[in-house]
Amino acid sequence: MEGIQRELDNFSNFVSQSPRKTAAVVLSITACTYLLISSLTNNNHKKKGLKKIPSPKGAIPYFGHLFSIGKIPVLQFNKWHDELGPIISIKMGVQQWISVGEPHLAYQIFNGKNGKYTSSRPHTTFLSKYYASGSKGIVIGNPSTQWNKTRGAALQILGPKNREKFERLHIPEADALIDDLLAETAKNGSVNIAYPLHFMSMNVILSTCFGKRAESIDDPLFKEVYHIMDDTSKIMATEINSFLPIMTVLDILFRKEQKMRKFIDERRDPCFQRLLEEAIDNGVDCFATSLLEMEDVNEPSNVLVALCDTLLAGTDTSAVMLTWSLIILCHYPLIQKKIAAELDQFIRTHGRLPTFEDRESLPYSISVQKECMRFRPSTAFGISHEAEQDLEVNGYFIPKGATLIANMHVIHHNEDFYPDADKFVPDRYLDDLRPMYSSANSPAEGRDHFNFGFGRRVCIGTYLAELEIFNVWVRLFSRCVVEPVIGENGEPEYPDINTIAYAAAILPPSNPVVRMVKRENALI
Ligand code: HEM
Repeated sequence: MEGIQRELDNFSNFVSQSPRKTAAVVLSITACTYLLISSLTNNNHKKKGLKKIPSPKGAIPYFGHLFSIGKIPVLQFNKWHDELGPIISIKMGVQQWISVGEPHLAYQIFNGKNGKYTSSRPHTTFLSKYYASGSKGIVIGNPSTQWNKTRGAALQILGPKNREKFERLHIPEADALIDDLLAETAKNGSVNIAYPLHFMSMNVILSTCFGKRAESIDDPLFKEVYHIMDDTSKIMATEINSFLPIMTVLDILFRKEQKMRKFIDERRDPCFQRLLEEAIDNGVDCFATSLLEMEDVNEPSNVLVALCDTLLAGTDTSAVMLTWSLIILCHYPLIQKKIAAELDQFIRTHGRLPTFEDRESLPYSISVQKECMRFRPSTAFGISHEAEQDLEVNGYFIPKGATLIANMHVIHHNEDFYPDADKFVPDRYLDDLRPMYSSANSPAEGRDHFNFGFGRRVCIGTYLAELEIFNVWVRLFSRCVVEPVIGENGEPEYPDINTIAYAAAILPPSNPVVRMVKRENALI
């Protein structure tokens, strides 16, 4: 989203410097055409006798609300929800975005009979044409036979039947992470947990996908994959021509599409191709080789995109989620004590640390984990869906082509669904200890939280994420305490749990610096 602001600045520069008149003429023609089309289509809801979705004031012709959304749009969207209610319509240039901030309404839109028409992804040049080369893989592809089979295969491979295999990979990563956090604190007096968590999470996904791990952040494997993922996100963020088609002029001028193709052909594909071949040559039993064994899925370019999807969707999400959890708990030493006591009780009884299978013996830990995810969701809007046809939902008119987003903060702070929603309530989920992956596929009332999205597109990595989070949690709180940094004046400086670092699909906290300290009475 910061990319949008940057591109808007570029656009203003272009209009004011170069062929000023040409730009002005193109802009006027585009604006007139747009006004004509929107005046013809804007009243569709009236014809159908439905309510118009409330929209904030201040939309400018053609640009819509783009100049009002600010540097961190999710914050402005949240304010608009406060003013206008659980469903709002935002004009992102020529696109209509419908932001949903209430769980039942989100279900009516994304699940059930409407879900059939709201499970596509919006088209963008980079993601649809280059990244997914049409409709390959899982995240960007639209429902089709191959997509269904690929998604089904991924769910099967990444599901509970492979728990032991995944735990064998996750546990050493969790232990290495904790050693690292302790060592960094001992060396520097504090640690920014975002980087080690990102590194651990990337290793979890690399080992799941290819049976490979990076030794350190200086490992060329880590650097290469990190930069490919980072550049993918950057290119995605600057695709403003889908909001303002006039920007295509700039894209042509700056040969943006050629750069996109070059990035995929010369960097992304060779890297993933190589990792795939190494996994095959070494006979590794991993997600990549399992996908290649699946009929109708195993076309190499489809597998390659699915692997890239997994890295893109599965690394930052889990890392950021854990980052928020640890900084939240830094504020609550007594809750940490209760978590540690529960873990110690298990260790005393069983003479070992719990595995995911033992999760029901840890009701308090599970409840706190879920509450952390509810309190500070790690994505702003999940991943956008698109309405494939005009829809009527709860008396509202949703036009074909609208981009549909779930506002995670507003949904998770809905007072009717979550009483005392603005408070951190560690016991909130004591009556709902079901694994998150089974809750994610329940009706709205039965869901613990909505971080994993909705309907046919619900996250396929829910089980893997939950396993990763669980194993880090168990190991960390049985060995350590998360404490605030001690400032120069000797006072504790608690990490800020109210500020987002920057605007992107994922919302990391601004400065997650804490001290990771060994528990004096630890049993392991
Ligand atoms: C706490 C961690 C995670 C969170 C919060 C999260 C969240 C999400 C969300 C919100 C969506 C979009 C759902 C929708 O469109 O309605 C999604 C999709 C997806 N996630 Fe996750 N995710 C997490 C971890 C993972 C992991 C570990 C993986 C990889 C194994 C993964 C792979 C995917 C894929 C491939 C999709 C696309 C599904 C589709 O388009 O059909 N995610 N995730």
